[in-house]
Amino acid sequence: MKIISADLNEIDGILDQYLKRQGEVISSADEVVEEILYDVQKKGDEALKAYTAKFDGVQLDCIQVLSGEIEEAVNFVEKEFLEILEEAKKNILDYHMRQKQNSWMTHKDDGIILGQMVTPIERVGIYVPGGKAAYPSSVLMNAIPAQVAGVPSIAMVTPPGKDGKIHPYILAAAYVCGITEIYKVGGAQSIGALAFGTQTIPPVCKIVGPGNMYVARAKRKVFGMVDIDMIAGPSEICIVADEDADPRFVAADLLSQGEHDEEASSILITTSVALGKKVMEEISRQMACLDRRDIMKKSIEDRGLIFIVSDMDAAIQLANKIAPEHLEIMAENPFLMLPKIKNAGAIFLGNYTPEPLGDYFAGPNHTLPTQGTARFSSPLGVDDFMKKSSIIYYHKNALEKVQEKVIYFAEKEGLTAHANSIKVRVER
Ligand SMILES: NC(=O)c1ccc[n+]([C@@H]2O[C@H](COP(=O)([O-])OP(=O)(O)OC[C@H]3O[C@@H](n4cnc5c(N)ncnc54)[C@H](O)[C@@H]3O)[C@@H](O)[C@H]2O)c1
Ligand SMILES: N[C@H](CO)Cc1c[nH]c[nH+]1
Ligand SMILES: [Zn+2]
Repeated sequence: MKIISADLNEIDGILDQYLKRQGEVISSADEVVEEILYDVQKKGDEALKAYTAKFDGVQLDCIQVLSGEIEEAVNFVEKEFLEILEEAKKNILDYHMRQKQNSWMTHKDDGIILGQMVTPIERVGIYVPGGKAAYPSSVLMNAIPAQVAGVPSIAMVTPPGKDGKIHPYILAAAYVCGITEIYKVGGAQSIGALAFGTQTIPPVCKIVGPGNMYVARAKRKVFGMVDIDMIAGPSEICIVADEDADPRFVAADLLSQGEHDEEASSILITTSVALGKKVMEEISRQMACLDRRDIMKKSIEDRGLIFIVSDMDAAIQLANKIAPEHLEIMAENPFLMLPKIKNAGAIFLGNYTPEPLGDYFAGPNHTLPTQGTARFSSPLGVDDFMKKSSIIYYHKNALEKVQEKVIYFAEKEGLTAHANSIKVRVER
């Protein structure tokens, strides 16, 4: 982890260098992913089984999860966990219900009705990561907004373990959400299967959900044939903290995202050199007691940064340049800073709102834009599962009133057939 005294005029160079490194890692997966997608499109299930054997170390007979397997998982998991899943589901449902947009129609003038019809996407695929860790929380975060939108057909994919089974906590989360169409396949091969369809897996219209660089690259490549939500890559956290922030809290939260992936990034922006130093000590102390030390160590070493800035305004300006997936504000009055924040996937305010609260329980979605894409994209939400159609109705009298202007407009574009479609209706 490096401490950098940041002059905002010189910071672009440092950030560019830092972001370029992420870009290089991602593009190295391209060739592999292209080959996988090509094979899946050509060979279907046979390719899925071959890649699952290669990458997940298991030879599958049946790709689809059977209902008995879901039952077995639900009986296996602790009753308390099922209850917590239910409570988290309720919070996520409450939050996402507020996002739902309705169809509308309006009588504009005499004989004119305009509107917008909102329709759920017919079939979506949900990717649930399962390589280095199992993510039952990602089942809730992907499935619930789709269900609020009213998507009638949802297929879930996730890589199997070496025993050929899906992690029971993932199946339990699927059970709590009522997801029953589940396939034991992950990585780029699962994205190919959802996009092209195979003998077992019917194709979908849209693929959502986070995953590693192979998943992210594959989603980018099938985009256009199907829609995708976003490229949600390795996790990121950026903490803006003043000199009064508790270094234990700051270190703990930086580590919380560092444990996801070697490629995860953890950044502190502070006005206090003393805090920066204490956070570094705390990171070493806390990491020694945590499980996924190897992953955290690498991500913190390679992508851990502490920026020292002149004041809190400069801190926010820098955070806006980074456009992090998660932004925590540990400062005296975080709400006063909120209007200055322009780019962040999710914003956590105050000392008692740690990022993991949002990962599991608070209600907002944890699938968020990464790698600076919060400059132009939003968290996964109900809108991602809906599309809109415009509605237009003109009575004959209303058409007659505007016919000359529309005919004139069409003729200016040189499109006489367009003009004609109006003329034939108003000519007597
Ligand atoms: N942004 C979010 O909302 C969010 C949420 C949860 C997890 N995440 C991120 O998702 C990612 C999960 O990654 P993961 O690896 O644990 O699980 P994953 O399920 O995304 O990927 C595992 C799969 O990757 C494929 N794979 C592994 N090595 C490969 C190789 N050398 N070549 C080709 N394919 C290969 C295999 O098919 C394997 O099944 C992490 O980066 C984590 O930070 C993000
Ligand atoms: N922090 C991740 C998104 O970057 C989501 C997650 C799931 N489980 C734990 N965390
Ligand atoms: Zn997390």
